[in-house]
Amino acid sequence: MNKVKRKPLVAANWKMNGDRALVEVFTNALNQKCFSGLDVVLCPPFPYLSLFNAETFSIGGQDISHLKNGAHTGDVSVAMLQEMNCKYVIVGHSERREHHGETNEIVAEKAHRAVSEGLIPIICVGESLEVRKEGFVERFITEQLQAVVSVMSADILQQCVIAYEPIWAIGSGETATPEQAQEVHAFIRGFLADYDEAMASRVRIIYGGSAKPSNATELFKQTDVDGGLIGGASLNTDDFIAICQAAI
Ligand SMILES: O=C[C@H](O)COP(=O)(O)O
Repeated sequence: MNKVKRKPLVAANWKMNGDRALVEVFTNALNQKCFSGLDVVLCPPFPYLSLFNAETFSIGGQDISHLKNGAHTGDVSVAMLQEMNCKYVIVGHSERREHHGETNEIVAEKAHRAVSEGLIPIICVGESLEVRKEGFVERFITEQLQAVVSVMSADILQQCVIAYEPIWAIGSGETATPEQAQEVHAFIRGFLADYDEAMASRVRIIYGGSAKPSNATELFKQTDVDGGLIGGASLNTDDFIAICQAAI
């Protein structure tokens, strides 16, 4: 099947890594590149957002509150990220779901708040090894996506990005094979198509989980893989730039 033209996107998720020096190294390295036909996004920890002088790429947050503002110690709002010139925000990363008890409903609310207030949410879904071994991948991801589609119209949803991140591949060195990734990406697009076909053909679905320069080309070649959400390999400029180039 021919690949439908969607603008690929590669996002760096630094997680709780990096420092001021790394911000400078990345700003200089990325601003020297021309990523024509590709969206490149850097999601550093919140304190570093204002330090980027991004010319050839965008910046994004790693999370937001599902609430607008108020007495919520430690939380960050959509408006605050916008003031820091963010264009994107990651929501529902499996580390947030696991370590901060974020439910499918909360993740859906975060995505809805982000997109309705003008940020592009990168909505993460993906199964554990246990769920995969039991043969429940599709059922698990359906529940995660169902919560999202139930709070958004197709028009709103098509502005979002979905990231498929099998938990067993995150930071483990064990990447999903291109076929495994394609199978789940196609399932996600099919699920969205049942809701609205035009929207499903436009939504970008990116892959995350031990993506690196050596496997990015094959992963990004897959019909329904529109780029990547990169963790470990996004902390090294050469690796990250090589991954970006593999998506063009
Ligand atoms: O958000 C990024 C993903 O969790 C992937 O992380 P990783 O590339 O270190 O496996």
